[in-house]
Amino acid sequence: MSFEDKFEKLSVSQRASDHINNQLLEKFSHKIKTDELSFSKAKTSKDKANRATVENVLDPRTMRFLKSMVNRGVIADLNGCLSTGKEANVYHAFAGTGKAPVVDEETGKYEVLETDGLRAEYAIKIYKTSILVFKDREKYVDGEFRFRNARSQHNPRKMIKIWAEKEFRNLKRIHQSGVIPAPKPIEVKNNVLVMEFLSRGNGFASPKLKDYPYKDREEILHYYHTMVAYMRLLYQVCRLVHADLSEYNTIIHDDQLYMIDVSQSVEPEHPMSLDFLRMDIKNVNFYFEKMGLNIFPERVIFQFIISEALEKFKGDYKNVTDLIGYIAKNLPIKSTEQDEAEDEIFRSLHLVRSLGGLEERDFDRYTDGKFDLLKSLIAHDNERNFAASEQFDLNDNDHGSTSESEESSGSEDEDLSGSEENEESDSDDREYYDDDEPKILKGKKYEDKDVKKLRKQEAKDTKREKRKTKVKKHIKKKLVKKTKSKK
Ligand SMILES: Nc1ncnc2c1ncn2[C@@H]1O[C@H](COP(=O)(O)OP(=O)(O)OP(=O)(O)O)[C@@H](O)[C@H]1O
Ligand SMILES: [Mg+2]
Repeated sequence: MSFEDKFEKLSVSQRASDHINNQLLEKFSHKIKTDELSFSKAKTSKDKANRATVENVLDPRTMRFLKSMVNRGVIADLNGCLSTGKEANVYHAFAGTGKAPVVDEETGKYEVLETDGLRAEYAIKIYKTSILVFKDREKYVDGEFRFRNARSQHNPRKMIKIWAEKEFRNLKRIHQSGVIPAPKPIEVKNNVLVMEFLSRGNGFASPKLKDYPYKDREEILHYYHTMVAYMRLLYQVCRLVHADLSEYNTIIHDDQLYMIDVSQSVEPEHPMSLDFLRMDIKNVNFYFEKMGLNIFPERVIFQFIISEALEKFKGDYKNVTDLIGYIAKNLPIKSTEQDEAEDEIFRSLHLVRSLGGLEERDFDRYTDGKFDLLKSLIAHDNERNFAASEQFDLNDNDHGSTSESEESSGSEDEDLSGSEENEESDSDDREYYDDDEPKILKGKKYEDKDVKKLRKQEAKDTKREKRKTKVKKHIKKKLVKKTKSKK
């Protein structure tokens, strides 16, 4: 297959003077509906025209960001499309010179330095600005401390910016950790992310694990073990869960497994991180089982990842070879029906990192599954990871939350932050928020009036603070009901 065939969308940059903006704008400008402007009776139609996209990616704004990168000498050009996906397109580009390119006065075109074969190559990921595709993205940003100021962001264009920045930061963290190979992030500007291009030569991208031609079974096994080790390193060292790990989002480059596509990756503190981790494990296992391997039980891998200390491990916790050696020697193969049954239970559990970390509006999105705890699995694991975020078992701790009569008290849409009226009615809801409060001793009714008043006020203030992060009772009840109905 020729280079042109491979990069079918746009021509290859041997014709160095074909500058990206000219190329792309010429090619697609007829598709950008600027003519709507002339009908503009209101601001909205003008906005619409400005936001018209080409292939949902190259809208005029995106073109401006690309142009600015060319002007600053970050990139020299945009050669062709490597991948058109649901959420982003990935293009190939050569690195710029670090300086503004010179414009040829005669032709008016940019002069791009001749490729000497050694110029750095970049992959440019451009996130699509179409709204629908990004609709469910919030849940990966919500609950992330790092994006706490952006969590109520509903503007899809801003959301995409956050998304690209999230990938950039995650990539940077992984790359800098030095424990898992990942493309070096170069720059991010709005929805455009520039990173190192993983090349197998002549502008071809190194293969995804899915397309990699394995030499033998040994090699498949090696990459399975590597993948399991990476999940642990990612969690323990980089403090991330990939959340979309698969044979599609890993690349074999220079005989090493690289991790890519980390925009959705979250920190372990994210309320859904353990669910995402379990999903990753399942996908990895599914692929390698399909490739003919005997796999490890999902719950065993899970425990291997989240346990800070590993029994019988002698080696460097940050060394992938040491971990692979341990995995090969110590993790048991899934073999019995009992193993499968236990994995099924494991899959059905809802892994709650911290209910307190979830807010009311998140619950509707997060509660399709059962709520339960993996107490037996994670009980004494990983003090560092779990100490800060308490674990609730709803069935045990949600005192007095099952009677129907109580459910009718309080509207479903009630705002948690509350008005004065809400605050006034707090005492009615006392039992909902009293779960963790020490019980007031009866003898206290004899205490000094002023002391009592003060104590009550303090308790009230404390509760008010607590309510800001606490889950409302009717939500908890919903969860309990769901759990029951699924049993
Ligand atoms: N740094 C890179 N070097 C080489 N190829 C890359 C690089 N980054 C991405 N690619 C290629 O582009 C493809 C898509 O990249 P990525 O997985 O990051 O995007 P995506 O958002 O998952 O797109 P999709 O919507 O298709 O899932 C990858 O499968 C890989 O083939
Ligand atoms: Mg991908």
